[in-house]
Amino acid sequence: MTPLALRDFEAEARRRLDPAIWDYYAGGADDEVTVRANTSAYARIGLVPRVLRGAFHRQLAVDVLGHRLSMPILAAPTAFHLLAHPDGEKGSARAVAAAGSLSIISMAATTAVEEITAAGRSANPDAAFWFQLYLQPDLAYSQAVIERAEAAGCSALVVTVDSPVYGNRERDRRNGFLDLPGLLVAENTREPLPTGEWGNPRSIGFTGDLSWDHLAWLRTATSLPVVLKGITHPEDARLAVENGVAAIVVSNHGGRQLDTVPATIDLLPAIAEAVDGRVPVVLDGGIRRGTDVLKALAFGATAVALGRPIIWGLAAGGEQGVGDVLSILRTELDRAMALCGCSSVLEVSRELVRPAPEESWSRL
Ligand SMILES: Cc1cc2nc3c(=O)[nH]c(=O)nc-3n(C[C@H](O)[C@H](O)[C@H](O)COP(=O)(O)O)c2cc1C
Ligand SMILES: CC(C)CC(=O)C(=O)O
Repeated sequence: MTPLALRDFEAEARRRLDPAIWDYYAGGADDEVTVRANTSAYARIGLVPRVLRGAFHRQLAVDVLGHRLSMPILAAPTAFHLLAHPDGEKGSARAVAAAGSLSIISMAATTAVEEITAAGRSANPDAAFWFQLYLQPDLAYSQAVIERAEAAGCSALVVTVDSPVYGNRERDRRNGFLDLPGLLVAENTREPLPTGEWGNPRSIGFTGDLSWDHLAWLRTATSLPVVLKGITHPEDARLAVENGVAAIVVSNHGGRQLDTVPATIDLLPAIAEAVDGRVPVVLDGGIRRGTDVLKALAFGATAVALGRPIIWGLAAGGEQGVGDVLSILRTELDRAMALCGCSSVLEVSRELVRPAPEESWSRL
């Protein structure tokens, strides 16, 4: 059966993958309340279209930190693509680049960052990449990883701030899936050698005392723009802007870190208000339909990022599958814009969405 929607890729991925690997990709923390909330929240938000606006041609392109993207849809960083398909990170990077979009490369990728950026650029010489970092307690080692990402051509550093410790993933604990199976390694966590080569991989650590002071250290460690991923509180969004970050990613890590964090789409309006257009706001979590993208833009996101759907595409059909996922979502967004009377993503505004979910904030 030809897949028509992102959920069709999910079903196919589930059929193809080993159940423990499937559980690692699909699962979340504790009772997975947040995993479910991220997607179900979109059903509560209604679209109230405008008509008679003659939106015959639609412009989906957006600018994010100096990159012109063909659509407001990025690839979020996700670990271990070689567990999903032999095309791995190179396949997903090629597909995302060919779609004119941007990949955020996971520090826990199973392919070396240099190979990923080269693969993406073979599909599109203008392709852009950001590198996601879990700051390591050993700052000298973090510095080496950052320099490696810079040399590989990544144009921003995306620091994941929602993970001072690892979330409680009970599916993985039950399945005994606590480490990378087989011969796979997280290629970008190898030890720097005096020869300039990369030695044995280190296991990824988390910085339990992660704080704004580390952001100050990062400024000394890199000249790349710093993006914070994992902002959910409007006060942290405000602090992030005041501390000079280039962009933020509103994310609850796809429900994999702290359970019962509200759906990101419900958190977005207050954060967009706090940021007030000063830096781009990317939202991830639960994006499965073009209408989801439209709702995120309407509530103030500059763009959205996809986590699991990229993995579903990869598992179901390798590079081609990722390309199909992106193309379907793009077509859905374009259709939703036409039906809402929007000629450009810049015209997608708050008047199109009801009810506004601020109510969930008034109880905080
Ligand atoms: C299998 C998997 C691996 C992930 N690996 C990382 C990672 O290495 N670094 C990171 O910052 N976020 C990681 N994330 C979180 C994603 O970047 C993103 O926040 C989340 O998947 C978005 O939700 P969605 O899957 O509903 O689209 C991972 C998510 C999944 C599902
Ligand atoms: C290797 C892990 C730290 C990757 C991750 O962020 C996740 O599984 O959510």
